[in-house]
Amino acid sequence: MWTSGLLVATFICLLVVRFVKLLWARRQFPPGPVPIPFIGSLWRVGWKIRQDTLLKLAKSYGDVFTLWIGHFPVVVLTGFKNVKEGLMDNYERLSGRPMMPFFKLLGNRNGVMFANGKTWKDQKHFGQATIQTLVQMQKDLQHQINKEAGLLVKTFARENGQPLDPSSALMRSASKVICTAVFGHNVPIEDEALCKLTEHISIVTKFRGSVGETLYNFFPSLMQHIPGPHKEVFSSCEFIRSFIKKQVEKHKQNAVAHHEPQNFIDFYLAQIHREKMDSTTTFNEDNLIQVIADLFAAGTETIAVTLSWGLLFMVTHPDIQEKVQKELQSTLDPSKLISYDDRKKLHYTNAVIHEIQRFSNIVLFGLPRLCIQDLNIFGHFIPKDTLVVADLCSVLLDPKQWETPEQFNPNHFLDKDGKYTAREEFYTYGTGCRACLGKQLAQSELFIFFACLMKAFTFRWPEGIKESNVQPIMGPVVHPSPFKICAVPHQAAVHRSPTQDNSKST
Ligand code: HEM
Repeated sequence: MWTSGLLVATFICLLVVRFVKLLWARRQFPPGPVPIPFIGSLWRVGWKIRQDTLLKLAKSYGDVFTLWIGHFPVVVLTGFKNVKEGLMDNYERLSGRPMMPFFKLLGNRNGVMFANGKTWKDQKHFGQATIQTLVQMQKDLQHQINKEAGLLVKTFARENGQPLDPSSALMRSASKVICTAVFGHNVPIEDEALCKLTEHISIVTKFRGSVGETLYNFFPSLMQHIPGPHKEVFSSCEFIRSFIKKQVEKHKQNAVAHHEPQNFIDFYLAQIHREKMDSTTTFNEDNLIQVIADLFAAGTETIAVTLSWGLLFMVTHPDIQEKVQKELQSTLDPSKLISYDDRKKLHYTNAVIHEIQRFSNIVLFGLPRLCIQDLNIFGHFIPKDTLVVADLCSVLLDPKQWETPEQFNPNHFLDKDGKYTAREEFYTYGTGCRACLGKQLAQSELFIFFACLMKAFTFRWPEGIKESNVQPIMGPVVHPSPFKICAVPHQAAVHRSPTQDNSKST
């Protein structure tokens, strides 16, 4: 009895000491909810994250505030001005990624997304330049996107205007585009292998942001020994890496001396060769495999989910859908494939695609950053190794920047003459040196896929459904909850799908 009383008293004393320590530590950070030992700010945030969770907290604590995960502080930046000042003025200092155990498992400190220091810098610089080259110079890539769009049109057309769930067909098309960029268009990937690959990518991305991930980050050694969904993630990571490794081996075997690089692996193998005498090089096969895994992880679901939201918004805004279709009909030459350059003539369609991205807000809080040096920001001292989160959602919905932030309104991207106008606040791809590596590829994919679908179909709700309450499903990529729509074919366009077109556009 006496011993248990002593234990309880000791526990309470420890809690009090911990609480006082937390109170002391939080003085230097921007304000925020009082952290409680072990649970941090969870009592205020709750388990369920919503799109406006951080925005609501900003109303109570100011645009820059601190949340605590256990006893780790996380500084949150909200609103265009603060995110811009934070990430752009401190470009270098906020260039780190926190090496949480789950990120270590995903990236093994290699590649781009979950790497730091020289490895990240080299791989990011090379990856970005190579993707840009492939998009700009490899006309084939645009041709392949068109070909995938044509296959997608055929898949939807087979349903003959009956209700369909577009999500898996969109995932498949998006992953085929990454396959083409990375492996080349002449490497046939069997449908079954591709389906497995996209399944495993989904398993990994869905685990991110889950309670399982938090538990894994707090107790990585323990979690290695207990069953649960994290075990499935381990085997999915293995599958993805070994799938890519096999493709790299094939490229090495087929490498013909002096042939011009045609795809990402070719470019990368050539870089390994160029730097083989440099003892500090980070170009090696481990990094190659991880960069490719990052491209698949970051470049498949983001595209498919944006297009899903796009179709939904067209169904809910038939007037906007009609305007897009009219513009496509009156501007495009039906004998030519759609190219990314056509966006310069298709002002309204381009504005609609940007508005789909702004309004769907699929990457709510971006990926967390780590201060790699002490930082003085907004009158606060933030020590090295502090986590910083930029709430991209608060930028894309910032009432100080957008005329009607809570409405789907393509005019946000049109000037008074109806011409497309770029907006600085369009932070859907993040900003600063950790901003999206695949922006250019993403923009061309979204443009070509969306324009091809709009040219071929009118999307509407199935018979009897007037209005559907499609709720967002939170996660690292925000999905719409499963839905069905009808793709009603415009006969001529479907029969002349881009796969049958021989005239390559530039
Ligand atoms: C609609 C499509 C996409 C959206 C909205 C998007 C958005 C983002 C965002 C918000 C970040 C984090 C930026 C930060 O930390 O501040 C990011 C990072 C990244 N994205 Fe994308 N992305 C898209 C498509 C793609 C595609 C197609 C690829 C590859 C081909 C790609 C590759 C990457 C990579 C590798 C990173 C990590 C960059 C780094 O850590 O330095 N993304 N993306």
